[in-house]
Amino acid sequence: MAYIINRYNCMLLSLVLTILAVISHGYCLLSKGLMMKRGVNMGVMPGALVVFGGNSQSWLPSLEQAGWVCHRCYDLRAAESLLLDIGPCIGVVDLSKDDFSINGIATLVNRNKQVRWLAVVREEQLTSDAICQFIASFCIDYFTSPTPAAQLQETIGHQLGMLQLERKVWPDLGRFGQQGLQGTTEVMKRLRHQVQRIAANDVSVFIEGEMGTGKELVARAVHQASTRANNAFVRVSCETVTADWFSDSNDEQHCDMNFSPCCFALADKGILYLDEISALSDQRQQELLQFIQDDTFTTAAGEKVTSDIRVIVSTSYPVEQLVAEGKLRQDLLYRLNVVTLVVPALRERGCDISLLAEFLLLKFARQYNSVAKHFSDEAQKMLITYPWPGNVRELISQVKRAVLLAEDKSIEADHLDIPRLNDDKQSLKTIREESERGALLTVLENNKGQISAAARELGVSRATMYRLLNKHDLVPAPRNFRDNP
Ligand SMILES: Nc1ncnc2c1ncn2[C@@H]1O[C@H](COP(=O)(O)OP(=O)(O)OP(=O)(O)O)[C@@H](O)[C@H]1O
Repeated sequence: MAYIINRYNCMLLSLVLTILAVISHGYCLLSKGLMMKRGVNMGVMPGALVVFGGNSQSWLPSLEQAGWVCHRCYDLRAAESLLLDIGPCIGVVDLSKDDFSINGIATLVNRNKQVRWLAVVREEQLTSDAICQFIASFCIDYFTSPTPAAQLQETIGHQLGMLQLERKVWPDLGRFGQQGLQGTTEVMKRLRHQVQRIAANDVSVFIEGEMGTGKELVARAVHQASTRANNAFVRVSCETVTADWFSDSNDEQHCDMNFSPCCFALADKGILYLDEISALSDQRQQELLQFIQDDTFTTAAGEKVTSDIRVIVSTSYPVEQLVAEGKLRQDLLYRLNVVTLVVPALRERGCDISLLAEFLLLKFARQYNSVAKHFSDEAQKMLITYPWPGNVRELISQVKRAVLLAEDKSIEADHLDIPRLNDDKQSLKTIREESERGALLTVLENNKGQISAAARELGVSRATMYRLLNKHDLVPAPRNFRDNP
């Protein structure tokens, strides 16, 4: 009898288990179907989530249990660096406890477009225009508190799928692009890492480095690895900026136009790279500050230009010196240098000098059909010991010249037009100064004293050229019209 009952129980149990399995399989299929329909990749693993504001959210533990790595943040200043570290992720802004000013959080959210933002609000907050505007402008969805955990989890899951799609469309988002920033030394590795970290965050970038070190290359690498990669990169030499912010910008998409529109309009949705910020007049600096604050520029004719731009600026001079000399407004500096990247001088890059020289040698040998293949030991030594005042740009000219002069596979010391360090007592500074002065005299002579043409040949801006000429006391005397009728 007991056996029959046990057998009966077992059959009953297995029947119940079978029914449960069928139901749960059906449910899985159903929910999988629903998820697939809504675009969720079921293979997606939970990712990183940052929660701003609020407290004791009931939904947080269940997300953590589901494997989400949740970060909490109450300080907007700390938020910036936290988001830099995490990269593309989901951000939940909990406004229900009124922890932040809406302007403060909007600035953070607007700067971090690599994050997919969700808002949590109290029902009655939806009567506030500012809150509605914030949600409509920056968030992909919102919830009213108390927020149902399951619904939030599903939405967040969808957004993670979207992040993965974005990776496909912008594979370099947050990653260093193939912009040719060569170098294997620690300083270059660090620079590439910094570019990678900051690219996806929509913040202003301040790039410092001597002339010819690769500041523009770095700015282009940031552009390529950012969400703005498919939009314009507009390079503007600050000394050419007019009162209406027209410029001889070299933006490829617009260079065939007969006129150059205001560069704020040109760079809309893209990046505006302002080369040598200290060449901007105080008035232009004030206007730039105004533009950065409200994304709007008023032309001299009173026309308003509104634009969504990420600004990157560069300088070849130490920033403190520029501020002390009144060439850079302190208030503008505060707005601009959210992130500062320092591009090291070539002489600080050790073995990268040889690496770059060999890379350039192969490049130019192919380009000019030359047999040159390597540097002799003496030429190598000269390359390594020379202080390279013109940095990578000067190295490029030297290697190009040597490749053209070389008659066989080896590039000899004589093919390089750089001073030999036969006098060990001569200081590096003197050698640099002498070679800089020599280069200036040569280009001036080549260009019959025409400063613009000489600047072009050297590959520097006119402002830089004038500064160098002043430094070496080579500025031509002003023309006297009476002497020269
Ligand atoms: N790490 C690098 N690897 C390869 N090429 C480089 C590197 N750095 C710079 N270059 C090359 O050196 C040249 C000068 O670089 P770039 O114009 O970016 O310098 P810059 O600092 O912006 O100059 P300037 O101060 O005159 O504005 C360019 O041809 C650039 O491609």
